Amino acid sequence: MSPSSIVTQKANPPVPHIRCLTDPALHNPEVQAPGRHKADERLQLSHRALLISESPNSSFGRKIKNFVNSLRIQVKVASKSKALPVLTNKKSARFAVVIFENYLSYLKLDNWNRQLIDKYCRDYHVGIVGFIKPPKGGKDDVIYLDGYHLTLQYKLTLEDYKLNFDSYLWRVVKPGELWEGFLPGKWTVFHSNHSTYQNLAFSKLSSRFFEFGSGETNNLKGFKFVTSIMDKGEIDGIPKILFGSDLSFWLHTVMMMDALSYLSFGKLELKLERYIQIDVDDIFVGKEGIRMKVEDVEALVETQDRVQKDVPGFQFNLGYSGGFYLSGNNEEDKGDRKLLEYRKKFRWFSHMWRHEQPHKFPTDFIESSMLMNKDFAKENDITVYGEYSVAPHHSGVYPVHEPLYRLWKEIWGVKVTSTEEYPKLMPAWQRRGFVHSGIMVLPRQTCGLFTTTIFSSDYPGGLEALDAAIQGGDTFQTILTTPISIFMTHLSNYGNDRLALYMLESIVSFIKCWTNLKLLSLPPVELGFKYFEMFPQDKEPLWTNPCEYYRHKDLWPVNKTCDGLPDFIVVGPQKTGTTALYSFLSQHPSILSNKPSPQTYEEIQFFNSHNYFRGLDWYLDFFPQREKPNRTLLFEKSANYFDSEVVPKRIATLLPRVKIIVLLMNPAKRALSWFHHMRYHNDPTALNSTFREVVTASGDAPSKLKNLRNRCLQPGLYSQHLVRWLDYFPSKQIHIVHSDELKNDPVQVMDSLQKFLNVQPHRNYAQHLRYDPKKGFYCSVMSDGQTKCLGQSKGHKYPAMDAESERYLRLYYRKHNINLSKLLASFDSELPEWLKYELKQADLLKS
Ligand SMILES: Nc1ncnc2c1ncn2[C@@H]1O[C@H](COP(=O)(O)OS(=O)(=O)O)[C@@H](OP(=O)(O)O)[C@H]1O
Repeated sequence: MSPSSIVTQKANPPVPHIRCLTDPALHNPEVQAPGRHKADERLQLSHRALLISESPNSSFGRKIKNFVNSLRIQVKVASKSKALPVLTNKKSARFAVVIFENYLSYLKLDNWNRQLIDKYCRDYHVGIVGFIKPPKGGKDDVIYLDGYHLTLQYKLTLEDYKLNFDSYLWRVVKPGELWEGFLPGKWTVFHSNHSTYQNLAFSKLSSRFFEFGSGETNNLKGFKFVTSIMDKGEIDGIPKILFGSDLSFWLHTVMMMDALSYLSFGKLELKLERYIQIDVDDIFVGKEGIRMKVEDVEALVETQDRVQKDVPGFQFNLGYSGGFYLSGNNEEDKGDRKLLEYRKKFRWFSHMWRHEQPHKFPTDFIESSMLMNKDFAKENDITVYGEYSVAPHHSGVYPVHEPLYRLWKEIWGVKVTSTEEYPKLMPAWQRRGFVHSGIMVLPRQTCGLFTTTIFSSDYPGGLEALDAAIQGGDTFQTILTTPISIFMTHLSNYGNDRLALYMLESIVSFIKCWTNLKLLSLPPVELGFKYFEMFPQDKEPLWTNPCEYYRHKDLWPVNKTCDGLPDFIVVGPQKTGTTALYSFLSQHPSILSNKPSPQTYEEIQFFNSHNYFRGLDWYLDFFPQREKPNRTLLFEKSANYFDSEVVPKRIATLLPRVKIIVLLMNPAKRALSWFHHMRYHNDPTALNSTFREVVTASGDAPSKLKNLRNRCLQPGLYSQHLVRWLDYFPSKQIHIVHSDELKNDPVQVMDSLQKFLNVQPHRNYAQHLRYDPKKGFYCSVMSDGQTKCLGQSKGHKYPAMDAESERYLRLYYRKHNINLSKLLASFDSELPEWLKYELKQADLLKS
C-alpha cells in the first residue's frame, strides 16, 4: 500500500472489547489466604532457584531460565545427568525452589541424587515445580505413578482453560475468567485420588480432536481434564506444583510466578504493583495525513480520563517538537490547536526543536535546538516537565553522548530519561536502567505499536496480532514481568485508527480481569527514584563497546573512532614491576601507551575507581591515534586493577577480546615493597608502624592499622583474584609475567610477551636494555648510549624483612600459594622459584 493510499483510507477506530466475566473485586488474595507468603526466618533460604534441565543446551530449559531471570530471580542450572550442585552452605540453603524441566526425570533420578534432593526439600520446606514431558517413543498414553496415587494421561489436544477459583495458590492470577481457544501443543492431564492433591486448572478435549475421529463421546467435552495440579506434600513431605505442558500457553507464565512465590514462602516473587508510563513522542512531528485531528485529541483526553479510574495518577506524557507545529493539513492544524487548548491535561516534556538526533550535530546546534523548543513552550503557555526528556531514536542516551547530558541539565534541569538501548535492545527482558552524570536513565519497553502503522488493517498480522500481544502475548508479558514499564508511542498511533488508545484500554482491562496486579503511575522523576529503590544494583552502568553492536554504532558520532580502545592491559598488582614493564613496552615502535593523567600519572585507573562513572569518552581521550592502524597496539597499565572485585567484569564487558597481563612475585616481598612505598609517600600510619606491626595487626589493633594491613596483604591472595579473572577471560587471553624474571632477565620476558601480543616487528630488547650497576636494575639504553632508569621511588633501598614477619606471611599465604601452584598449570606457566621455595618452607614450618 502506498503512503498516499494509506492516508485516504477511512478511519474507523477499533473499539476495546475486553470485559471481565467475574467481578474483578471478587478475588482478593490477601483476604483469601492471610499470611501464606510470609517468609519464615528460620529457613534462611537464598533468593535463588535451582533448575534441573534435561541437557545443557535444552531449549525449554533455557526458556524456563530466561523467564525466571526476567523476574530478576537468579537461577542455577544443573543438568540431570551431572552431579547436583552444592545445596547448602554454612549460612543458608542455596535454593528456595527446585524446578524440573521434566518432572519424570525427577522421578527417575538415581537413588543418591534423589535422596539428596528430597532430604534438602524436606529439611528446608523447599517445593518442586515440574513440567511433564511424555517419554519419547512411549507406547502408553496413560501411566500410573506408583506410590503417588496419580495417573498421567499424555498427548491430548485441548481447548479452553479455566482455573480452580478456590485454590489458595493464586496471587498474581485472578482465577474467575475463562480462556477460550485452542491450547498450543500436546498436553498431559492428571487424574488423582488422594487428599494431597488440589486441582489447579481444567481444560476440555479439543473439538478438533473429535473431528479427526477419536471415537470418544461428547460427554468428555466438559472441563474434566486437570492440566495443572498441586501436591501439598502429604505423601512424601514435599510440596509440588505440576504443569501438564510447558510455558507456551500464556497463562502458565502467570501460574508459574504464583508457583514460585508459593513454594518459596514469598522469597521468589515480585510485588504486585506495576507502574506504567506512556510517552507520546513526536508531538507535532509527522507528515500530513498521519497527524491528530480534533476528534483524535478529544479521544485522547477521554481515554486518559477513563484509564485514570483503573490506573491512579495516569497521565500521558507528551514529547513535543515545536518546530513542526501547524505543519499538517487544515484538519490536522486544528488538531494541533486543540492539543494546545487541552495542554493543562497532559504532562509535556521537551524533545528537540525539529527532532534532531543529538549525536549527529555540533553541540552549539543542539543547544539552540533545545532553546528554541523551550521558547516555543513559553510562547504557548505550556508548562514543561523539564526533569524528563528523551532523545529522538535514543540518540545520545546510550551510547552516552556527553554534550547531550550536559545540555539537558543546563537548559532543562533533566533528571531522568529513558531508552531501549541499554545494554541493548534484545532480549527485551534484559534491558536495564543506570545513572550517568546525575541523570537517571530508565529502561523503556515496547508495546506492540509501530510508528508507521496507523490503521488496524495495516497492522502486521491484522488486529488479531495486536490482540494476541495484549491478551497474554508480548505486551502482557512485559507488564507481567516488569515492575516499571515505560512505553514509547508516537503521534501517529493516536490519529486515524488510534491504535495506541485501543492497546492501552485493552491491556488495562485484560490485566484487571486476569490478574491481581495493581496498575499505578507516577511522574517520571518519582518513577526514577522508585526504579533505583527497587533495583539499587542497576545504578552503576556497565559500559559496552558502541562499535560491537550495529545499533549502537549507528548512534556513535562519526567523528568518534572505533579503534581507540586498548588491545591489552597490564593489570598489576602493585609493586610487581609494572612501571618497568610499562616503560619497556612503550619503547616498542608498534606499541603506544595511554597519555598520562594529571592525577595518577602513567596510570588511568578507569575500571577500578570513580573515573569509571565519568564515562567512555573520558577513557577514550587517554588514547593516542594509532600510527599504523593495523599494526599499532594500544595499551594501558593500572596496577590496582588486578585485585579489584569489579574490574574483570567491567573490562570484559567493554573489551571482551583484550589481552590481560598479570605480574606475580612472592606476595610477602610484594607486601614489604608496598609498605615501604607507603612510607615513601608519607602515609602516617605506615610511618608510625613497623612492617611487623602492620602485617600482624588484628583484633583490637587500631582500625587504621588493620585497614593498612588489609590493603597491604590482600592483593597478594593471587589465586583468589586470578580465579575472578578466569570467570571473565579464557586463560589464553591472560599472560603471566614473573616479576623476578622481569628484574633479572627482561630481554627474555619481552621476547615471550611480544609473541603473546603478536606484535610486529619483533624488537630485540638485548640492544635496548642494559643492567645498570648503580641502580641495580635493567634500564633503557638511550640514543647517546647512556642508560635511563626508572625514578627514585622504583627500586629503592629499604631494610630486609624481619624473620618473624617472614614466618608469619609464609603461613598466611600458604593456602593461597598452594592454590596458585595449581592454577598456574592452566596458564602453561612453570612454577617460579619463589613459589617452590615458599611451599617447601611452609611445609617445614607446619611439620
Ligand atoms: N628495571 C626496573 N627498574 C626499577 N624497578 C624495577 C625494575 N624491574 C623491576 N622493578 C621492581 O618494580 C618495583 C616497583 O613496582 P611497580 O612499578 O609495579 O610499583 S607501582 O605499583 O607502580 O608503585 C620495584 O620495587 P621496589 O624495589 O620495592 O621499589 C622494583 O623492585
